[in-house]
Amino acid sequence: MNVSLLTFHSDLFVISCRNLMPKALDGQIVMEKTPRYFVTAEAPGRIHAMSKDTKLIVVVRDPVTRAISDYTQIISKAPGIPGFETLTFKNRTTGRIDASWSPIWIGIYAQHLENWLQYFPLSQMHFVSGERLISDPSGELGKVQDFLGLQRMITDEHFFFNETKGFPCLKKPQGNGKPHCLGKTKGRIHPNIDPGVVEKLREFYRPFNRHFYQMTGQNFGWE
Ligand SMILES: Nc1ncnc2c1ncn2[C@@H]1O[C@H](COP(=O)(O)OS(=O)(=O)O)[C@@H](OP(=O)(O)O)[C@H]1O
Repeated sequence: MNVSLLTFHSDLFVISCRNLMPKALDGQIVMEKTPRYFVTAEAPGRIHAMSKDTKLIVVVRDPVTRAISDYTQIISKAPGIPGFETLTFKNRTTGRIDASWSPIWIGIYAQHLENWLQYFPLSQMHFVSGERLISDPSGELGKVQDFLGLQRMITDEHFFFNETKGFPCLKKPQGNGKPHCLGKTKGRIHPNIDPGVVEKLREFYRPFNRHFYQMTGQNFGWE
């Protein structure tokens, strides 16, 4: 693709994104959620071109569990694809991991973060632990509210734990109305994966995770 075409597409992206965003009144914050942005090479530059003051929130979880969760979603849409254990390796005999397979590549967070740091300072980024979002949702959301400069309104009393689903649910304000729990497609049962393969993946991710902890100054405890 030539450079002018790329620039033209970028400009179009910025214009159409701006037009899609609702107008905000003073004191309001507009949010947009697209999980894929974190791993899309063009996203940081384009978002920066749209607004260099954008605050970025990234939810990250153990990349091994993330890869298995991703695979669970893929087979739910494409049953019959090879097993997780097969797709994980370029060569299973030598144990060479296929780092280009999307469920694995996405979990190399340090690499994706490098792209964002070319455009945004770390102070404009906030990382939410996916694990703590389940075990301590109000604590995790407390930090999100601080990061966004909001008064802490969401607290412990807004959540209850749904044992069947294994996730917290959000109570409606003023205690009326049905609580909001995660939908049917969340919390799918993951297939059992060969523990040897899980261990190989843990080894694969360890250096990337450590680098990610250093870059963010946060230890997510995935080792
Ligand atoms: N609020 C909250 N807290 C903790 N974990 C959550 C939350 N929302 C979604 N999830 C989990 O994220 C996994 C990805 O879900 P989805 O693929 O449906 O989400 S998305 O399409 O990427 O937005 C999927 O993981 P698994 O359940 O392990 O498959 C979701 O359950």
